[in-house]
Amino acid sequence: MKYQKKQKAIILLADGTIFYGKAVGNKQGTAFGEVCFNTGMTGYQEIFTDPSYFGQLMVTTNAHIGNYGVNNEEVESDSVKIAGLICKNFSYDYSRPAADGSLESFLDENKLFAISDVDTRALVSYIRDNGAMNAVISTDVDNIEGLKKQLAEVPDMVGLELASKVSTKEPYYFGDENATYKVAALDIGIKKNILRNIASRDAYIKVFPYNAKFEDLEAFKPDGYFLSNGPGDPEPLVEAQALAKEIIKRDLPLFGICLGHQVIALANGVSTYKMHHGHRGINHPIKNLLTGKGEITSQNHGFAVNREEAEAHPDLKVTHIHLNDHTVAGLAMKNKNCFSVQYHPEASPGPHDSSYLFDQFIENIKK
Ligand SMILES: NC(=O)CC[C@H](N)C(=O)O
Repeated sequence: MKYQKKQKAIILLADGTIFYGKAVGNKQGTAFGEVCFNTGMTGYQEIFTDPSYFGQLMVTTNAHIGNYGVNNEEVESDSVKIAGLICKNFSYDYSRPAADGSLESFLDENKLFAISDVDTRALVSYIRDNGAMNAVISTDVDNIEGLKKQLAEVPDMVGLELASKVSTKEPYYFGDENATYKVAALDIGIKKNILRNIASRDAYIKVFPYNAKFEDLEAFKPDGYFLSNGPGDPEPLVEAQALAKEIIKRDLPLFGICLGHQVIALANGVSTYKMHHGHRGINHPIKNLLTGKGEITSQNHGFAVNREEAEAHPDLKVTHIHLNDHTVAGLAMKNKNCFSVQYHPEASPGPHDSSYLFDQFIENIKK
């Protein structure tokens, strides 16, 4: 019987704290990564396939995961990108007319190790108090000392360059080649729904690898440039920062999302820092300082842009702030055609309050 699978598993945090669970599907396994949590009540498939989560062990705070199965269309990249899954109740059964299969088989195909029956409320509270840190999930429960040694070898997220691990190797095209506008997008971990949102606004996109040069993008003769979301620390992304500088120098239309937003800040000499435990969920409130309106947003980031430096910068304007902790949620350059947001206007999962930002990008291209 499915429900009697009882292979014991542990979560060992870098500070030595241990939580207990059971291996999903009764499988043996071990997975390392930075432990973080997402509070979304839906959208697990989009979250698991979002390249921004590469290298992270995902704790889902919803009490049930898997209950509506998976759908082949609801992916944000071609594979599962999280390093491992930690949940409360894992549903082996699913119910939804649009489902193509079970989450269990989807995770199996992607060779993802997952554990369930974890006291995720206690674990999330622990991370909220003590910060995001590296961890290991494993069925090797009698080998704590060995796991501790291996865990100590896992690199810290600070300073870690991960975009190259998820970026496309070769350029590719997206959308209708007869569209009115052409956009060059840098893939430092791009989500599919960003491409869909840009393409649906009458744009044909060429997507470039993380280390592409300005000349490579310019050769496509784009009307606008886009810097994507993605995993890891933005600071080591020197090629992307150099590219952003070239685009900004020429005052070409530029839009950045999440990691792309952080790269634009760094290209302007504004620093980024690691947050205590980040923002990951689909109900994060932000305020648009240009309109005074609030937006409920989808977020997934562990780094942020230094607000004091951004506010003191002569060429930058903070356009959006996060209402929970007043961190920078959006930036624009005062005399350049360049803006960026720390959150995810493409949603998937999440609310569509901020999709106007894609319209704004197209308006900026038209100018
Ligand atoms: N979604 C993203 O692009 C995340 C950006 C970056 N890796 C961070 O954690 O802050």
